[in-house]
Amino acid sequence: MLSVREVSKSYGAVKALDRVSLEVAAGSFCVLLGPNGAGKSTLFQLLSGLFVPDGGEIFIDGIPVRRQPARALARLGVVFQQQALDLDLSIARNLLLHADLHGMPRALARQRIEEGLVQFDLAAHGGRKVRELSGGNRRRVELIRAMLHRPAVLLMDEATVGLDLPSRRALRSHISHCMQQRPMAVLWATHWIEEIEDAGQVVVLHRGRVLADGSQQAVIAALGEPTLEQGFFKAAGLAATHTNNPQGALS
Ligand SMILES: Nc1ncnc2c1ncn2[C@@H]1O[C@H](COP(=O)(O)OP(=O)(O)OP(=O)(O)O)[C@@H](O)[C@H]1O
Repeated sequence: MLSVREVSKSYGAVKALDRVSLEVAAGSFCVLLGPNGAGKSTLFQLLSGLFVPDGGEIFIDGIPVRRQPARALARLGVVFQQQALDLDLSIARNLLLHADLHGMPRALARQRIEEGLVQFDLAAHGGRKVRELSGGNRRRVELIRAMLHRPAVLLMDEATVGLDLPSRRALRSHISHCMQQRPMAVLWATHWIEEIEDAGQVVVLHRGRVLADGSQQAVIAALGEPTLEQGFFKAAGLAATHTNNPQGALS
């Protein structure tokens, strides 16, 4: 379970996150929907311990990130927006490096890498340099890596950027498959409304604030429009109108 409680973060005068709260239960797939600049990346940087919030608390699997970062982050898997593999190392070497960082015994690491490569249709490619792979296959490697230490919470930060439709669908179906094997909490950040698909939970973030949170039906009802798309654009527009309102009319 992922729990974010009243988290705020500013960059100088820019308030990137303003008392953001959300929970994603084990076994839930939550889409974090927000336009560019909504604060998604900032939230992910806080969740993954790269930055410390100005206020509020984050719990991963019940463990507070600020007070027990090593324990909390050991339960977290992340695929960042920017690709983060060593292009000149092989797939297997990249994965082993990650396993080492998590202190996994070599035999266990090799077994899980083998399983991951088979599951993601890369069994024949473990020795290939990452540089030689397509964008879609690099994402698959990053997902195998994020799952190696069997996290309780998986963060996907705009992980489909730059991928074609089949690769995006494949990535999503791989995650569904992983969730069937283990009840992880998944937080999938995107600014593409079509990626909501069958998400059980949607959180709408705009200018650092949560505008709506719940099932797709609940979010549509909260935004007050016939479709999520219409509601999202209306709410984003309204929020922009209210940005200068010191009372925070939409919060
Ligand atoms: N290092 C920084 N210094 C100053 N302002 C920043 C910094 N990083 C982000 N911001 C600002 O904080 C706000 C939230 O940005 P953030 O990157 O978290 O949003 P995002 O939803 O991830 O957007 P995108 O989809 O474009 O990546 C924006 O106004 C952005 O300009």
